[in-house]
Amino acid sequence: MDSRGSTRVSDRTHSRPLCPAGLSLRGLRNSHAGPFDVDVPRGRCLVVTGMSGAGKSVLLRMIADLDPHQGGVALDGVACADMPAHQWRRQVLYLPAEPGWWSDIVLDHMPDAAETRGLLVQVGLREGVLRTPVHRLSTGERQRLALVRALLLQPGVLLLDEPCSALDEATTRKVEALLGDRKAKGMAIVLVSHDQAQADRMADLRRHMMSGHFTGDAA
Ligand SMILES: Nc1ncnc2c1ncn2[C@@H]1O[C@H](COP(=O)(O)OP(=O)(O)OP(=O)(O)O)[C@@H](O)[C@H]1O
Repeated sequence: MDSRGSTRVSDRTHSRPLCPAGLSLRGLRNSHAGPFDVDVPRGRCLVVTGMSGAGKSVLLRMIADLDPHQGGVALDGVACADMPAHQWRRQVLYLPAEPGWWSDIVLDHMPDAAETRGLLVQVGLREGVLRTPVHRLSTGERQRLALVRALLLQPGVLLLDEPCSALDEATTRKVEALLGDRKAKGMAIVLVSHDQAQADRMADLRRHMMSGHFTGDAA
């Protein structure tokens, strides 16, 4: 154990080698969920499905080091436990189903206005949303802006909790195309989705979750 309560992924009790380029989970668990063992190489998308309350968000929050956990999680062979927390959370970025906003001005959240405008077009948003107070935006507009905000940080891994739940079919496809583009550039994605058609389109790897475990994994 280290000071953050995490066992390093190089723990000898886990014999499977780490995914050298990408996200690796080894015995990741807490009192609500796990243990989870899976590799998500860079350029690949793991889709996690499961009923409400199955533990999907808990899994994402453990990966992002936002919930207490045991076991190992690593990016490109470097353990979460060996990286400052803020650095890990920027590299392994969690986008919750209901993202928070710390200012009512959208542009305050966007580090690069020029790049933001390019991404807006790709997710079907008008530039005007940048001048609209956050509280006046629709749920789907906020959802896409939060994704843009996350992508501007260029994380190595993006953890997405139902990122298209408020979007129509055509807009969902735009978001998926953008995520596909980022995958092609080497991002690893873990996508929680209740949409089976989306899971079919997006998944390079799939896991179904039930009662805090991947089905098929030992409890
Ligand atoms: N810190 C905690 N303390 C107690 N219970 C918790 C905690 N975190 C999560 N839970 C419980 O664990 C269960 C799984 O929650 P989680 O949010 O991961 O579900 P989910 O699969 O994402 O569901 P949904 O699809 O509805 O978003 C829920 O019953 C939740 O109340």
